[in-house]
Formats: sequence, C-alpha cells, structure tokens
Amino acid sequence: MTQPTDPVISIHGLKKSFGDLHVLRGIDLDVSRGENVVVLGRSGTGKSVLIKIIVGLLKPDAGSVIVLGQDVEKLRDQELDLFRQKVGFSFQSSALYDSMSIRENLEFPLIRNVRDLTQGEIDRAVEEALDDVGLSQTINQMPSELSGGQRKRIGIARTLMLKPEIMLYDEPTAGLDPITSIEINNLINEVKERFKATSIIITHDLTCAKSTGDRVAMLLDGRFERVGPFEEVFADPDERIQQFYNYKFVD
Ligand SMILES: Nc1ncnc2c1ncn2[C@@H]1O[C@H](COP(=O)(O)OP(=O)(O)OP(=O)(O)O)[C@@H](O)[C@H]1O
Repeated sequence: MTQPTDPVISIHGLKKSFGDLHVLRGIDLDVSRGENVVVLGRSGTGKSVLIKIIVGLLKPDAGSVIVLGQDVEKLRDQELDLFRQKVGFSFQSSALYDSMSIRENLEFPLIRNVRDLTQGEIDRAVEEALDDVGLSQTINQMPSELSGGQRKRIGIARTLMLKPEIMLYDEPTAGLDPITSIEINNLINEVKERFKATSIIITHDLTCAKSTGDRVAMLLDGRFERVGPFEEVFADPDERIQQFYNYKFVD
C-alpha cells in the first residue's frame, strides 16, 4: 500500500485496554494533510477512545501518536493547551452551553484562548463563522430554540472559531434525519475545501462515510483491518465487513 504523503496524524502500534477489555489492539493509521478519513466501526469498538487518545484526553498503553509533528503523550500544560487549539473536537452532543446565546457560545473559545482581540474583531469572527454554517439569523437565539441539526452546525462553527488544522468529528450525523444528515456531510466537505483542514470523522452512518471520506478505516477487533476508498473497503468479501454493509431492518 502506498503511504500517504505529509502525514499530519501518524499512529503506530497503538494499544489501549481497560482492565481485561482490550479495546485497541494495535492501531496503525497515517492521515495526510487535507485528507478526510472516516473511522467506521460498530458500537463499543473503541472509536471514541481513539479520538480521546489523539487529543491527549486518554493515555495509550503502547504505541506512538504523532499529531502535527508532536508526540501527544509528552505534551504538558501550556503545550497541551496550544495543541488543543489546533485540533478541533466536534462532540456528538454539540456540547453547547445552554445558558449562553449562540453569539456567546461562539465568542467563548476566542475569549478564552486568544488574547488582545478587540470586540469588533470578535464580532466579525462570530458573524463569519455563522455565515460559514449558514445560520447568521440565529446569533441572538439560545441553543434550546434550535433544532438538533442547527445545534450540530453551531457546534461545528464553534470548533472552527480557532481555525484548527485538524477537525475531529464524533458521530456528526447521529440522531439527525437523512436530509439534515446530508447537510452536515456537505458542511464537513466544505470545511475541508475552505479551511484545508485534515479531518477524522467517526461514524456508523455509511452515507456519511461515503460522502465525506477520502478513505475509510474499518475498525474490527481493535485494529484497522481495512483502510482505503469506500468502494474498495466494502468490495472486500470478509463476512464482518459485509455484515456491517448489509445490515437489515428488523421488524
Ligand atoms: N474510561 C474508560 N474506562 C473504562 N472503559 C472504557 C472507558 N472508555 C471507554 N471504555 C470502554 O471501551 C470500549 C470502547 O468505547 P468507545 O466509547 O470508544 O466505543 P465507540 O466505538 O465510540 O462506541 P459508540 O459507537 O457506541 O460511541 C467500550 O466497551 C467502553 O465501555
């Protein structure tokens, strides 16, 4: 297999267990600059654990995780803070602050992380971010007044406020109807084009995987058993992969 050029995320021999539960058993993955890689896997296979290790929220038991040229495990305090500004994490729950307006939610990462900005600069950044996700009209609303899809978009806009080099999306379409899901998939692709961001997208939504992934990485039994373009991975006759692809409705 050809190696991706200029990897911004480079993971090798990564292992993580919780007691007797061996979740990640030897993960290898290189993600190139500007690439969207989708991590697919059934519930409980360790997708969120992997993302948490990439941002330094969990420590691996073995292996190396090099992100933007830095060994994540060795980052401390201020280095870790700076690193996390470059790596945006879009949570499954959107993670908006319910007591803050949309404007305040978007201002928050800037006020917390960037010094010496004028109110005018902050206002412009908020307006631009809302425009990016097509929700300018919600600026003075509260999160509870928005739909699930709108909250997801605002969550993504908030992550984009710090112009991260890497975006990590945890189940971006979970709980959304198919049409709203397509809008979120389009937004993920726009973020790639406009911000030249490198992204990892965790999902079990095959439509999301197909439309946003330059490559998909199939997590099976703690390893990436197949990594490649969507069609290539799902052309594999392996029963576990076909089972994932051909899941049936149960009535
Ligand atoms: N801090 C922790 N302590 C103990 N076990 C954990 C911890 N974090 C995760 N696990 C376990 O690791 C396994 C993988 O969890 P993870 O959340 O990564 O799954 P997932 O693939 O993201 O699932 P889903 O698609 O349902 O979100 C689960 O069995 C979970 O219970």
